[in-house]
Amino acid sequence: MATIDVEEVRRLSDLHPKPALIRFQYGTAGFRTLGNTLDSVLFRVGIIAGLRSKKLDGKTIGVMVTASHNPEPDNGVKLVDPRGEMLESSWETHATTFSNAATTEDFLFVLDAFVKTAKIDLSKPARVVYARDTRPSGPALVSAFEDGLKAIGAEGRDAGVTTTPILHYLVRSINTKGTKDAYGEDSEQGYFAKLSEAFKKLVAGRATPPPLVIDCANGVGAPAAAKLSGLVKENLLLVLENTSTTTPGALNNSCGADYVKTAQKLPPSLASKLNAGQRGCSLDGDADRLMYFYIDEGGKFHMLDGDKIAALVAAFIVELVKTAGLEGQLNIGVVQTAYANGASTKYLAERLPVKCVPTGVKHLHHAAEHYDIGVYFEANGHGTVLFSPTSQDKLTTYEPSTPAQSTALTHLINLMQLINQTVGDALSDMLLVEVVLAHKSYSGVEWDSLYADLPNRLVKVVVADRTIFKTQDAERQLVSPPGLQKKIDEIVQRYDGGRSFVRPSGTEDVVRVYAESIFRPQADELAFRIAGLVYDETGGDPAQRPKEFM
Ligand SMILES: CC(=O)N[C@H]1[C@@H](OP(=O)(O)O)O[C@H](CO)[C@@H](O)[C@@H]1O
Ligand SMILES: [Mg+2]
Repeated sequence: MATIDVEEVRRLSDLHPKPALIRFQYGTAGFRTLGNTLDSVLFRVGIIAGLRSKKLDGKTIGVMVTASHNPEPDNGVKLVDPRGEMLESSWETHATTFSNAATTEDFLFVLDAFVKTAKIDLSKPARVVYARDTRPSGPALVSAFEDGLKAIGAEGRDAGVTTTPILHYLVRSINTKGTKDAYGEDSEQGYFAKLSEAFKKLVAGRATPPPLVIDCANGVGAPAAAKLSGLVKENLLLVLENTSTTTPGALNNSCGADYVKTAQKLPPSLASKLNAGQRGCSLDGDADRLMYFYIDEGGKFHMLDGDKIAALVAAFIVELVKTAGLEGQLNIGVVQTAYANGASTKYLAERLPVKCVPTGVKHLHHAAEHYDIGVYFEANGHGTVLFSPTSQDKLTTYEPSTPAQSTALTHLINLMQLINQTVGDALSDMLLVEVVLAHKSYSGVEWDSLYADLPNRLVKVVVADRTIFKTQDAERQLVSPPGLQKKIDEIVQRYDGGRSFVRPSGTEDVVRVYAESIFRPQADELAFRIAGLVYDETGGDPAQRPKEFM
C-alpha cells in the first residue's frame, strides 16, 4: 500500500481503544504493565512494527509478548531489530508517543505525522515475526497485535509460544538467510539443532556429569528445555522441575531466576529435588536469564549468579585463545554493571579488561560489541558472548601450527555456534556453562571457589518522585539531588571494603540502593543506613518509614 488506509486503521483502532488515565512507556524492557491494560498498546505496536520494517526496506522485525520474571497478571511487549538486537532507541520514543494517543482520531493524526517526518515509504513491504510466552493474557494480546499488522498491511509470521531468545534468533536467521552471514535455519527446530550439535562436539569424549536440575519457573522455558533435553540426553541429563505452564498463578511464583537472585534462596519447590553438591539452575519466565546454584554437604545454599558465569566463561575463552596461539591478536573484554559483585570485578580485572556500563541489556550489548570477543553478564543472570566480524574471520581463516592449537581453535569455533549472540539466552548459556564445567572437571563447588562473593544487599526505597535522581559514572554517583552523594560517601567510608550506590529503577517506581562490604552484617547495615538517608533526604513520610531503615 502506498498510502495509509485510513478507514481500515480507524475501524480496527476503534476495536482497541486506549484506556483513559494510563500513561504507557516503552522502557528498558519494552512496554510492561498489567496484561489487561495492554490491548491498545499491542494494536499500535503491530502498526509500528510494520512501519519499522517498511523503513528498513522490508527487513523482518521481531515482536515478543512477555513480562519475563514479573508476576503472571503482568504482560508486556518489545520490538526486535533485524540483527536480533533491541529496538533502536529513537524508535522507543516513537512507540511511547503512539501508545499514548488518547483516541482513534488522535492516533490517526500521530500516525500520519510520523510517516511524514520519518519519511516512510509505504509502498515497501513489511514483515514481522512474533511470539509470546505462556501467560494467560497472551492470546488476546497477540490477536490485538495482529489487527495492527493488518491495519498497516504487514505480513506476519506467528512463531507461537516460545522463549524470548528463540524469537531473537529467528529474527536474525530470517534476515541473514542465504547470505554469507547466515545465522541458522529460521525455525525453532533449527535453533535446537544448532545449539545441540555444537554442544555435542564441545563435550565429546568427556565424562557425563551428574544430572542437572532445571527450575523452569513454570514458564515457556519448560517446553523449550524439554525439546533440548531430548537432543542432548546422551551427554547431559536434564531434570525439569516447575514445568506447570497451565496452573493459574504458578508462573515465577516462588521460583525462577529472579526469585533466586532476589531472595538468595533455593526455590522451596526444589527442596527435596537437589542432592548435596548437585548442580541446579533457574530460568526466568521468558528464559533469557539463568542462575545456577548448589546445596553443600551442610545444607547451605550457594548461588552462582551472572557474575560467576561471566568469570567462568571469560577465563575459559581467554585460555582457549591463548592455547590456540591467538593471544594478543584478539582483544577480549568483559562488560558489567555497577551491580556486579566487587569480588567478581576484581577477579576479572586481574585477567582482562573490564568495563562498567549503566543498567540495561542494550548498554551491555553495545559495549561488548567494541571487543573482538565481548563477554557481558548482568549479576541477575542475563548475558552472552559476542564475536565481532573480525574475530569470526580470524577464527575461521587462522591456520594453527600444532594439534593443541587446532583443538583449541575448533572449540572456539564451536562456541560461536553454541552461543546465542543476539541476546542473553538461558538455555544456550546453560549449555555454555556445562561445556566449561566439563572441560575443567569442575563441580559447582570448584566453580564457586573461583572467588568469594562480597556480602551484599539490594534495597528498594519508595520515594515521592524518583525522577529527581540523576546519576553519572555508569550510575555509580548521584549528581541529583544535590549534596546527597557526599553524604553517601561519608557513610560508605566507615565500612571495611564498603561500596554503595543509589539509582532510580528503570522498570519500577522505586529507587534502588546497593551495598556491599566484607562482612554480612555490615553490608546489611550499610544498605539500610543509605536507604534511610535517601528516604529522609527526599521527603519520605516519617510515619511510613520502613522499620529496617537505619
Ligand atoms: C538491579 C536489577 O536487577 N535491575 C534490573 C531491572 O532494572 P531496573 O532499572 O533496576 O529496574 O530490570 C532490567 C530489565 O529486566 C534489568 O536489566 C536490570 O538488571
Ligand atoms: Mg527475562
